[in-house]
Amino acid sequence: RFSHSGGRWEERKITYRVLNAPPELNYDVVREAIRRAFNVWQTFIPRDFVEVASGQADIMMKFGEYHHGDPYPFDGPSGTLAHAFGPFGYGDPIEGDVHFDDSETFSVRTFDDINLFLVAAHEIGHSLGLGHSQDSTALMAPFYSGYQPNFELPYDDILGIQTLYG
Ligand SMILES: O=C1CC=C(NS(=O)(=O)c2ccc(-c3ccccc3)cc2)CC1=O
Ligand SMILES: [Ca+2]
Ligand SMILES: [Zn+2]
Ligand SMILES: [Zn+2]
Repeated sequence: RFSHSGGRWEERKITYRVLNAPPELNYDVVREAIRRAFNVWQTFIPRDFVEVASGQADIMMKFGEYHHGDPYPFDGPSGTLAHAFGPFGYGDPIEGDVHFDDSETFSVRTFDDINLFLVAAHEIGHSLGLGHSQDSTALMAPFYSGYQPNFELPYDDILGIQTLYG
């Protein structure tokens, strides 16, 4: 019971760049979690996600708090964890970009903090053009459902991404 927000990436190769890391995580650990989040989607669509270390990428990913350079300031600890911009097609450079709220404590391992991999995978879904799903078990559900080990992309999300890019 997926939804689409409008637009999709037409190019086969989609570049992304991790601009920074939060204080609590090592930059390479962040890159690794984000790489895994892209792989979740890449398995099911004819697109290649390529990381670039400099210059302008299709999907720019950064950590910021409160006002961080767009008209959507973050809200401090809890509340919104992150947001992403869909591929609307206007050619606006912010399309596809993902911002994480630096006021949150992200983790890549423990179960208590916010799992960076899972939030990144959800936001990348938006960057690719998916909206929220009514299926509460879907990755694209509107609410963070906590980390589960050896994550598998739920069926509703596979259907959603394949109807958009299949
Ligand atoms: O569309 C929106 C606008 C509001 C959001 N709220 S959030 O940052 O607290 C958030 C909520 C749920 C998730 C999530 C949902 C399912 C699996 C993993 C993460 C991620 C971020 C995040 C979001 O993606
Ligand atoms: Ca917040
Ligand atoms: Zn932002
Ligand atoms: Zn969302």
